Amino acid sequence: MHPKALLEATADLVGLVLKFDHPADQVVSRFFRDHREFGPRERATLAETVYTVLRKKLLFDHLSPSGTGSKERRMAILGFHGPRDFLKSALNDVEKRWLDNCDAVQESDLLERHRHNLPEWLVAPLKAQLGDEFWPLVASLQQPAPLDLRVNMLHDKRADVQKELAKAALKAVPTPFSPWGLRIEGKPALTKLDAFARGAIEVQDEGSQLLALLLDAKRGEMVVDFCAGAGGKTLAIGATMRNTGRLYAFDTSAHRLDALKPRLARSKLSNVHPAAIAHERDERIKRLAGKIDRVLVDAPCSGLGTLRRNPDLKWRQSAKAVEELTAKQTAILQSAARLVKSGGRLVYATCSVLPEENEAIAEAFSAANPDFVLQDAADLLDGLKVDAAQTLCAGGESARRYLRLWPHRHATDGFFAAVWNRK
Ligand SMILES: C[S@@+](CC[C@H](N)C(=O)[O-])C[C@H]1O[C@@H](n2cnc3c(N)ncnc32)[C@H](O)[C@@H]1O
Repeated sequence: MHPKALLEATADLVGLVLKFDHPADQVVSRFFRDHREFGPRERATLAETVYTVLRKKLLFDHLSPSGTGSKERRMAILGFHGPRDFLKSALNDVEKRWLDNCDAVQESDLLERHRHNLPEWLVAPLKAQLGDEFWPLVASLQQPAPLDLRVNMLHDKRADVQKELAKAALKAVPTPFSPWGLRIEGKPALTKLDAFARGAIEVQDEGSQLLALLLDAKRGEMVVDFCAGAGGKTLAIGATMRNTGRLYAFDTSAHRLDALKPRLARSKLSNVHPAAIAHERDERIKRLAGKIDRVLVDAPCSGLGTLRRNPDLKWRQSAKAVEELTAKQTAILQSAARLVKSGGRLVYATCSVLPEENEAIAEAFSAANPDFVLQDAADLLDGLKVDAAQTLCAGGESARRYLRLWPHRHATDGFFAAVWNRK
């Protein structure tokens, strides 16, 4: 495709995404569905440019007013993913000079907000938690996330799948913490692989795998994945149960549970029972009260731990929206806890990095429910033979209390988990 046409299309897509009406990944997928003319390389340019614009929006907002042409074109030029020569062949002389001036701007000349590219309401809680590590986090959020796979240990071994992928010219290395994970270089198409078709692999961030591992569901147990969504964790839990017992996958979104069905079919799990619930106090939940061995609450959250994958979230979320979510998280955790039988386990998890969605919810729950005893997540992970478990955890007197994953420390998304046993 001619560079000029590609840049114009990229500017159109940037304009659509920056309306923030819908999640960026949905806008990009829809654009590709509506424009079948783009090949894989052009699609990569379009998508990566959009994501760079979202990652560096404050910097580009600062640089773009000195340029010419529409705002979305200027943003697309600044974030353009591809060789400079190719880009320049799409620009007029004024634009070329402007781009050279922008390229010459030194990092040290920029205000802090143009370097971190985060909304102020998010900067304060991150700095309070991380201190000097705030800037390494910022650097990690400017990079795309690695592609992690979870091997379905029900029928396959990680080392065998690793060899199988190598035969398909895919370099995969075992993830450092999850016993089920493989990390892949690049973003290859996986759906054509036999390993994918027969359910031996699923795309899942290593951190997400660790949440399912923490539940430690066993053969023959009754287990509930309370906010199962499209079932990423459900599938991992079903495999740890060796396809025995009963695993309920609840969610208020029937649409999301529908996305679980083909994945379930590939996985060959028959112990999973998806069910849409009206709300967290649904009749179905009442009937199961006190009967369940293990309950995972992977709560709806701000998703701010996934900014490497979803950089639009920092512009689509707000302090007010987070506050509303915390009320929901508290209510869901309290209702889900009723399911846990005496001696059973409860895990509360989010993919947020904000203490108000994490430690604050867990501590309020502990205070209100003395029959639930907090466990040190690091001890549980040690018991599950996870390497360097202590480095994955924080909080409590021992600093081992909660699972607390960060992109810059662990190369995973930002995740939190608290674990209780019911007396
Ligand atoms: C973080 S997502 C779950 C992701 C999923 N566990 C996975 O691993 O792919 C949170 C889910 O909670 C669901 N949800 C929201 N409110 C709920 C409620 N009151 N009860 C149960 N699920 C709820 C949402 O529909 C969403 O699918």
